[in-house]
Amino acid sequence: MDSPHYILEGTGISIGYHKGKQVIKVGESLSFKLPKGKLTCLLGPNGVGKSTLVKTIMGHLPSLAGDIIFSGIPLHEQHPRQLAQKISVVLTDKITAGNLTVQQLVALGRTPFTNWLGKLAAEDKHIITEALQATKTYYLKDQLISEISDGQLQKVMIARALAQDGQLIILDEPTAHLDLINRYEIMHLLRDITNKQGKSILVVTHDLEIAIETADNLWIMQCGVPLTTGTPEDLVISGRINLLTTGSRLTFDPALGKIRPAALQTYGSIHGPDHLVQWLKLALHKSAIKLPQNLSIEVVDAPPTFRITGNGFEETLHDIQSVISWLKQR
Ligand SMILES: Nc1ncnc2c1ncn2[C@@H]1O[C@H](COP(=O)(O)OP(=O)(O)OP(=O)(O)O)[C@@H](O)[C@H]1O
Repeated sequence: MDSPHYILEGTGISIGYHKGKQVIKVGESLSFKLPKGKLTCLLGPNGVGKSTLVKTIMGHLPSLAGDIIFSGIPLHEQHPRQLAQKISVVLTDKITAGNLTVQQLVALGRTPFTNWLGKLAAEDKHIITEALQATKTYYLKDQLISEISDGQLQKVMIARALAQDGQLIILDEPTAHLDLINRYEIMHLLRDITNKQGKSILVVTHDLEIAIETADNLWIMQCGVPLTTGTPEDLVISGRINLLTTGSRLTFDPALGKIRPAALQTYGSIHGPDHLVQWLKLALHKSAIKLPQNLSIEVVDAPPTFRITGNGFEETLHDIQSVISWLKQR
């Protein structure tokens, strides 16, 4: 039966590949529910199986065990053409359609709906224009794909997915080759699409900080254990977000909303406004300076002032560079 809350559900799913008679299992006992009309980000270390899970969810790979239910019906019972109408996919593979214009590429999103001649009806043309407008790529419509930037291409690929008008849009690392500003833009665009058009979106990404800022839900995938899921805020508050930094020298700082070196926690004798203290700790850590136990630093703001005190001495400095130099010379 179709769930009112979830577009996709899986219980006890095993994923992997068949290579001749050999079965290569990548993950097992995976259970998940993808909420309708929400933006969900799938995160996890390299090679853990995110793309494999996504290919399985798209119906491109059969699951090794367990049924994935899409819109109330097991995936394997749905015809590929039916699935192509309901699930839009944006992959990062370089496309070989450089001689198409932006508008022609977006029009390919309508392929599952057009007749065998591929003729676009007025309704199709309207949907294509809307998709170009929603992704702010309408001004590029007559430009060749080979003549636009990677960031623009990614937006055009999202426009194509929108033109396909599926209920679910899946993107595998859509921001992988983009600069910071474009990575933010793409994720905020996806946020907008869920808000304004009610689409359900699943994005594979390594951008934890942007995912926390934009997603409704996170799925955290780790080797050999079930998926950890929840809102970014609950995962941060409960500390479960640190599952992503297990085994590394990093930790997630909930106050800053950022990944930081775990070693910063050893600078317990620095006090003052959080933002200044954090930057000072980071600078000390990078210069490999450990604070002697008899020394403490009091930081005050406006203007930044660093008061270093120890056994009977006091030094007042006004920038982090001076603090570093002073500590190095001691
Ligand atoms: N076609 C394939 N046949 C056999 N094994 C594969 C195939 N594709 C991927 N794998 C293996 O499956 C495992 C998971 O790969 P996958 O690409 O799903 O990881 P990922 O989490 O998406 O990684 P990344 O973050 O690096 O993109 C890896 O060990 C990989 O070598």
